[in-house]
Amino acid sequence: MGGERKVYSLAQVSAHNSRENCWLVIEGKVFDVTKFLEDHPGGDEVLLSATGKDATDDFEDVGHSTSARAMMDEFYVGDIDSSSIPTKTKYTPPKQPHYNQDKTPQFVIKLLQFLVPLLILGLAVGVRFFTKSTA
Ligand code: HEM
Repeated sequence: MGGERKVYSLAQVSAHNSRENCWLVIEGKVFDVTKFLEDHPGGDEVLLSATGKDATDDFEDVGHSTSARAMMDEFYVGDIDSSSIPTKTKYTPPKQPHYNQDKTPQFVIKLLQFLVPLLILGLAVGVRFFTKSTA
């Protein structure tokens, strides 16, 4: 408590990954939660499994209460050297198959679907009219 702010690398923080010595990285800060392991409502296992990495997402995913966040000050020991955290691998969406912007073929098909039955109907009426008139 009251000590000066230290900046740790992820490698340094990662060394504290045991029940006897458990440090976490959350939102750019380093927390020594060793004494909190037994009291953590979520259990000690989750905290131990969140060591050695940026645990911000894990922490946020739980949706910790504001009182949980207020407790964090107690365990704050320093800041993380952000350059020591490997950047997240960005998700690159797979290339989409070429989407046919040109709607012409579809339009022609639609037109034919409309015209062909009309044509057949017209032909049938025509034939009937023709055969009737000659009979
Ligand atoms: C200094 C860091 C942390 C503090 C002070 C803390 C504190 C707390 C507190 C007070 C709760 C009770 C529920 C609430 O008030 O939100 C809780 C629940 C929980 N925490 Fe943490 N936590 C910390 C880090 C983490 C991390 C890194 C993880 C995940 C890897 C985690 C996982 C959980 C889980 C799973 C619960 C149980 C939620 C439930 O059953 O509803 N916590 N924590």
